[in-house]
Amino acid sequence: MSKKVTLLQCGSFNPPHLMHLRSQELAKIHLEKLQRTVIAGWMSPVSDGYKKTGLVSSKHRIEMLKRATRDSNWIKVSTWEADKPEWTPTAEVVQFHVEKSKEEFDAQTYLLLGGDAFASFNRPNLWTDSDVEMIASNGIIVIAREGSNVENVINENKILSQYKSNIEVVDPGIVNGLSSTYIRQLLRQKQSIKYLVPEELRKYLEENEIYSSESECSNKDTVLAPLQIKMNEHDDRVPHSSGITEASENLVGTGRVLDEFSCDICGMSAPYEVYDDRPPKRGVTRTIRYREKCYIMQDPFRPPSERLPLVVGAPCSECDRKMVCMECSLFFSRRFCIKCVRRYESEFPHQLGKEIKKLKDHYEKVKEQSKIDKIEASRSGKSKK
Ligand SMILES: Nc1ncnc2c1ncn2[C@@H]1O[C@H](COP(=O)(O)OP(=O)(O)OP(=O)(O)O)[C@@H](O)[C@H]1O
Ligand SMILES: NC(=O)c1ccc[n+]([C@@H]2O[C@H](COP(=O)(O)O)[C@@H](O)[C@H]2O)c1
Repeated sequence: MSKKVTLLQCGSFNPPHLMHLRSQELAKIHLEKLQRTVIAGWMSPVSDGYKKTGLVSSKHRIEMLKRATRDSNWIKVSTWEADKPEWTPTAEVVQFHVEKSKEEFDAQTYLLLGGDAFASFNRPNLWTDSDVEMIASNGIIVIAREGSNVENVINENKILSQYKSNIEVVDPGIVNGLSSTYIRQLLRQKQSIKYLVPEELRKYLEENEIYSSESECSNKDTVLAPLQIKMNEHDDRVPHSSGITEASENLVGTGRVLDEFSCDICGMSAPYEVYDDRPPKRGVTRTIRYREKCYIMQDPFRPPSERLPLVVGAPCSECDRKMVCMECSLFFSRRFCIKCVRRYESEFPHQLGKEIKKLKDHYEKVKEQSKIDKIEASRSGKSKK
């Protein structure tokens, strides 16, 4: 007996186009060859709370999807996600549909993705490991798309590699570059979109001027919702737990110097008391827990009775630099030294522009100073001779 399955396609659908629908069809054909019966293919438009630049209201996106899917008896619009004002992580959307699918059809649910969305699993700060694990453990079906290599994405991701047998890959067999961005562009330029979207949707778009230069600027200065969560974590000095582990209890509070911190980039050095994600056991600060393990000393500028913990630096989470000071690094969900920030600059949200510029200015000064130091050292070497 063939196993029953449902498909869940999440996205902006801003607007929907023929490759969204064709992806559902391709996935169904592929799974049927594997002896599965596809009961339903849900298209779930993201909530307005996603805050993607150019996203028009969910009211329009739901209506467009309804018109686009009208002639299918198995592709359906699911508004569970879009009906909420705030963005819902995809893993929760999957969970909801997994349960619905089990209850209504006793079927398994696959998340249906284009190659670009699948590649986004490897983009820093966009997905949590536990969400990727939850999604991959249920099942994923990927439609290969221009510009992304599914095999590489899997090999570069530990979790996806672990669940490789749950990932189905479909080659669409054609050059596959159709996107909502392209359709919006044509609409703004008042050009024809005939044969790129279902006819009923084309008429709706003609009758209603949903896309314009203004709509393209919506959410322009807002951070994408999944990254906002990471931005809030950016305040890495906020206490968020009480409770100190036994190991750190033994280490802290004595005021003794554990070792010397020396920044691998600018050379700034300072003694540190503990290397931990909790400060030494001192008064109210004992409840603070940092979001990373860092090098902590007592603030030397306060009287001994009120000395607060001062973080002098931490390791870079991306490269092998074990000690980078606060001025030579940036914390954005995890710590990046200036060299890694420069390497992955395009991956950071533009709202961090000011902080990144400050970091780069500081680095320029460091480089300048190191040149001066070298010249001075060679001069004093020569004068000694
Ligand atoms: N041409 C395509 N082939 C295969 N999958 C696609 C294609 N276009 C979109 N998808 C997939 O459909 C889902 C929803 O995508 P989305 O609504 O963002 O469309 P998009 O065309 O990629 O939009 P945009 O151009 O605005 O980024 C994603 O998983 C995406 O990868
Ligand atoms: N961490 C997450 O759950 C996460 C991150 C980024 C995008 N998404 C989802 O992927 C889809 C992608 O849409 P776009 O390609 O239009 O940005 C949306 O449904 C969005 O909710 C989920």
